[in-house]
Amino acid sequence: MRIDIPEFDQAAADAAQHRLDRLTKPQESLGRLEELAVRLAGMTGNPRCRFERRTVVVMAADHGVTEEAVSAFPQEVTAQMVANFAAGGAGINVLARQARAQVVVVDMGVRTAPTATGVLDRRLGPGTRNMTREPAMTRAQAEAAVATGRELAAQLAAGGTSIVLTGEMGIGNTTAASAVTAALTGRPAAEVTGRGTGLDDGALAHKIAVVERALTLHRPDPADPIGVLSAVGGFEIAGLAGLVLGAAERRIPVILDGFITGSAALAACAMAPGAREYLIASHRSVEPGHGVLLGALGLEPLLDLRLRLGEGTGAALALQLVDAAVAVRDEMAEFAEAGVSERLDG
Ligand SMILES: Cc1cc2ncn([C@H]3O[C@H](COP(=O)(O)O)[C@@H](O)[C@H]3O)c2cc1C
Ligand SMILES: O=C(O)c1cccnc1
Repeated sequence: MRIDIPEFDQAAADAAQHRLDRLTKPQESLGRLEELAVRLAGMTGNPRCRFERRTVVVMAADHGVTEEAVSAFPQEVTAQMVANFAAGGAGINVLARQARAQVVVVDMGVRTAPTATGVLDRRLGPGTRNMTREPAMTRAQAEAAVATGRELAAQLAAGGTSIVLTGEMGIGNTTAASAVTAALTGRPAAEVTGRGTGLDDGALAHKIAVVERALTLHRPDPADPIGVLSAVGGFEIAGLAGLVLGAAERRIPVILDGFITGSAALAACAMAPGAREYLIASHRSVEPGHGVLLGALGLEPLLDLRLRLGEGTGAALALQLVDAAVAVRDEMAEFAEAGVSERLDG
């Protein structure tokens, strides 16, 4: 698999910084909002980049590891929430509307195929296998999921999407994300496994043991991200890894959501390290593995709202900060045009 990620455009980033420095404010006084405007310029290669068409991709799939009692909710919630997304009633629908983003729901392998209209069918199977007994998926399925995500990025780009937001739905997927994160960062399961939908202390200890068992069985090689995804990943996680790669290949910024989409980005960057330049970390999830993987990726989250929902909700909130960064860059007056005196020692 050949993946060519274009280099960050430093000249465009410098041009954006130069403009920000002429605006009526002390230099860098808008802090990380300015850094965001500068990074977006370097990603897109355009110091005046704009994001008219924004798409939240919510990939959904089921997980065989739910047999091990790792979630506070039953597996059928995945399919039920897909119907809720299609009807417009989920948290991501509300927050995407607020941020003027469209929601694209993709069935990557929900156990029972969704019947709602508008759900894209990219099914790789009726959910993954139980990773504590066998690989979650075949290598061919992992490769197909990544290819599906890359193709979807190409289709979205052709349709005019200029910024991509990642979202997911899949009961049990924090277990898969923990296993992927442990495998790729080398951190112990206990450090990267959390309560997901709300496990109590006893259930959390059991979930950590489940992740440890899967890692002991497969011994996934961190140098082989497709191998990691096939052993302990999920169809939506592998698909999102591909989506990240496909967007980065086209200089399209990607706003990551929480822990699960973060684990997908970690896998994507293990395949193509240059993809990291195109990532925006929206928030830091309550899941302990999220901070670990953001650290490994060298990304600092914009928000810390104690979110632990997923679906792309944190990404949709951060899109409003992207809009703020772009508006400041474009709409603030410069010192000269506003007749404001400049710094004394300048
Ligand atoms: C009603 C409901 C809506 C959700 N939306 C996202 N998730 C989140 O919770 C799941 C992961 O947690 P775990 O690994 O503990 O199952 C994923 O589906 C994630 O998207 C939800 C979970 C529930 C119950
Ligand atoms: O960090 C997340 O995205 C998350 C955490 C818990 C449950 N679902 C998603």
